[in-house]
Amino acid sequence: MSKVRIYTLAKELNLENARMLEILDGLGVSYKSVSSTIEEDTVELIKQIVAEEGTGSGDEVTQAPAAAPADAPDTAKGDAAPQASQPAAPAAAQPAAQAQAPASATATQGRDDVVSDASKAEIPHRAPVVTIMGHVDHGKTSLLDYIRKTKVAAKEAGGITQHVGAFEAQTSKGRIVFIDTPGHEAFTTIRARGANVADIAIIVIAADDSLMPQTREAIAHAQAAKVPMIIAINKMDLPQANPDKVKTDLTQLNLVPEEYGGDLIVVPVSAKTGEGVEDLLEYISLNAELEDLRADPKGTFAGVVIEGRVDKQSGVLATVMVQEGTLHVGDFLVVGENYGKIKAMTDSAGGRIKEAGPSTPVQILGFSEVPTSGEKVSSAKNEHAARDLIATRASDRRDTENAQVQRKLTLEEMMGPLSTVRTVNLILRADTQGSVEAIQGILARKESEDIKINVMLAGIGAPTEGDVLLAGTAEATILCFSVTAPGSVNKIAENKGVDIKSFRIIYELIDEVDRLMKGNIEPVFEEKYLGRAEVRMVIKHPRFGNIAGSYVTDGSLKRNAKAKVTRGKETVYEGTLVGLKRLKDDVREVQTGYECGINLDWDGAEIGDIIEASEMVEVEQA
Ligand SMILES: Nc1nc2c(ncn2[C@@H]2O[C@H](COP(=O)(O)OP(=O)(O)OP(=O)(O)O)[C@@H](O)[C@H]2O)c(=O)[nH]1
Repeated sequence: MSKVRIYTLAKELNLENARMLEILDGLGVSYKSVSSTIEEDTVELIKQIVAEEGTGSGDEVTQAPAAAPADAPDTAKGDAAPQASQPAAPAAAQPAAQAQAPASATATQGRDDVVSDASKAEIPHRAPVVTIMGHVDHGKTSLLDYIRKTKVAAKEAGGITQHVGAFEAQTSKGRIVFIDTPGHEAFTTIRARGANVADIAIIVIAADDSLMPQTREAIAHAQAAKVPMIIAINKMDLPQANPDKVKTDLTQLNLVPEEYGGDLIVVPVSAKTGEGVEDLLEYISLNAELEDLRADPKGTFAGVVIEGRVDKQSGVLATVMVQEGTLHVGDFLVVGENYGKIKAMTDSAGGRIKEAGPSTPVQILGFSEVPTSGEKVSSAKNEHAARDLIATRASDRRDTENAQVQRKLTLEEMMGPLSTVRTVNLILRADTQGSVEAIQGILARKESEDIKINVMLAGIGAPTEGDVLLAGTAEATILCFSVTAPGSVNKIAENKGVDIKSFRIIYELIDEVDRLMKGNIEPVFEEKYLGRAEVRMVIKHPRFGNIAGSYVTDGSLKRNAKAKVTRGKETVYEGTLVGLKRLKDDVREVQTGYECGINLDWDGAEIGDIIEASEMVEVEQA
C-alpha cells in the first residue's frame, strides 16, 4: 500500500475530516491540509485507534492517545520534522480547523458572523460561498458556465433563469454557492463596504499562459481579504498546457503547491471538457468542512447585497445573500438608510420561494431604491422598527461626521497599537519589471522587528481602479515609480481617501516609505511671524474694496500670508492678506521700510491700525 490522502482515509473510515485531523494531532503527525498524504504505517495506526474506539460516525469526542507511539511513522509529505517521539499535542483537543492552518487554504475568515466555540456546535453548517477570480480570458466564465450547466437544475420547467449574481450548485458533497460575477472588482467592491461574502476564492489560471498581471491582483485581493484560495489550472485540454510552469511561477509568489511541500491546493481542470471540475468541487467542500462554516437559521437575520438593478417591468430587484437567520416574504429589510418590505422572493434558479436560510442568494422585490453591492442588509420587526433603525443610523452617521471633524487623533491611532508589530501596506506600480524588483529589493532590507512592509501587489504600469479599491480596504498606500495614475483613478482615490504618490527617483520613493514606517504621522505646522506694517491711509477701490495704504515697519509682508489687524490692544480682524501692491504693481513680498497697498478681503481697516503677517510652516519631526 502506498501513501493515502487524509480525506480519502477519513471517507473510508467514515470519519469527519476534522476528526481525522484531531487523531493526527494526537499522534503528533504533522500535515498541511486534509489533502496531504500520510504514510502506510500511520494509516494502520489510525485504523487501529478507530477500531479500538469503536467510532466511525465522527460524533464522539476524540480521546487522543496519551503519547504518540515511539514508532509513529513519518508523516505528510514535504512537512516539517515529524514529532513522533513527542507527547501528544494539546492541539488534539482543538477544533481541527484551528489546530492546523495552512495560510492559503484554511485562513480564518474575516466574516462578521463568527460565533463562539461554545455555542458553535449547536449551530448547523452552511454551504460555502465561492468567488472565481483570475486574468482575463483564462476561463472564469467558462468554468462557471460548466458548473452551472452540469450542477444546477432549474426549478421551473421552461422558466428562464435570470442573471442574479449568484447561483447554487448541488454536488455530491452538498450545496455550493457561486458568486457568478467573475472578477476581483466585484469581490473588492463588496469588501470595500466592510462585508465579506466569499468563503473561498478560486483563482483560475490558464495552463497555457500561467501567471498574468490580473492573476497576481486576484491573489493579492484574496490574501487581503484573508479568504482561502484554491488554484484551478484551466485549459488542461490544450496540447500546450504546462501546469508545471504555473506551479513553479506560483512558488515565486511564496505560494507553494502541496506537491512541492506547501499548503496551496492546485487542481488541474478544463472548463471545456469538464476534466477535474468534480475534483475542484470536492476540494471546495473539503475546505468548507475545515473552515467549519456555520450559521444559525433561527438567529437574527444578516445579509449582504450582491447586486441591485431596476427591471423595466418589476421595478427594483436586489440579490441578497442570506448570511445568518432566515428571510420570509413580508419581512421588512433595512439597507443603509432605506427600507423595504419583501413582496416576492426568487431563488437563483428562478423559483418563487417564501423563505430563505443561510448561504442562500435570493432575488428580492420590494426595495424602493436600488441598493449597492456590498451593502449590509438587516431586518426589522415591522415598518415602525425599520424607520426607528434608519433614524438611529442617520443620527449615528451625523455624530460620526461631526466627531471626525472635531476629534484629534490619539497617539495610538496615529502610530497603531503600541508595542505590537505594525504593518505598512503598499501597492507598488512601476514602469518596468526591473524597477519593481529593484524597489522590492530595497524595501525588503528596510523591514525591522517592529515594522513589516507588506507589498500587497507589485505590478507594471499605471495604478488601476482595482488597486484603489484594494488599497482602500487594506489601508494601503499606492506608490508609483515612473508611472502616473490616470485622472479617473485619481478621482476614485480621492473619494476613497487613498493616497497615490508618484516618484521619478527611487530614493524619493524609499524616503516616502520611511515616512510611512515612522507611523504616518501627519505633518505638524506652526505659525511663524513674518513682519508688520502700519496703516497710513485707506483707499477705496471700485473693484477690490478698501486698500490699506501701509508702511512696513518690521520684517516683510507676503501675499497669501495670515494677517492679524490690531487697533490699540484689540484684535479687530484675523484673515488672509489676499493682495499686495507696490505702486500700481501686484507683488509677492514687501520688505521693511517700503510703502505698499494691502488688500485684506475686509473693508474695516483704519488709519493707525497695525497689520501683522505670519505663515504656517511644517515642523520637522524626529
Ligand atoms: N481549450 C479551452 N478553452 C477554454 C477553456 N476555458 C475557457 N476557454 C476559452 O478561453 C476563452 C476565454 O474564456 P472565458 O471563460 O470567457 O474567460 P474569462 O476568464 O471569463 O474572460 P473574461 O470574462 O473576459 O475575463 C474562450 O474562448 C473560451 O472558450 C478550456 O478549459 N479549454
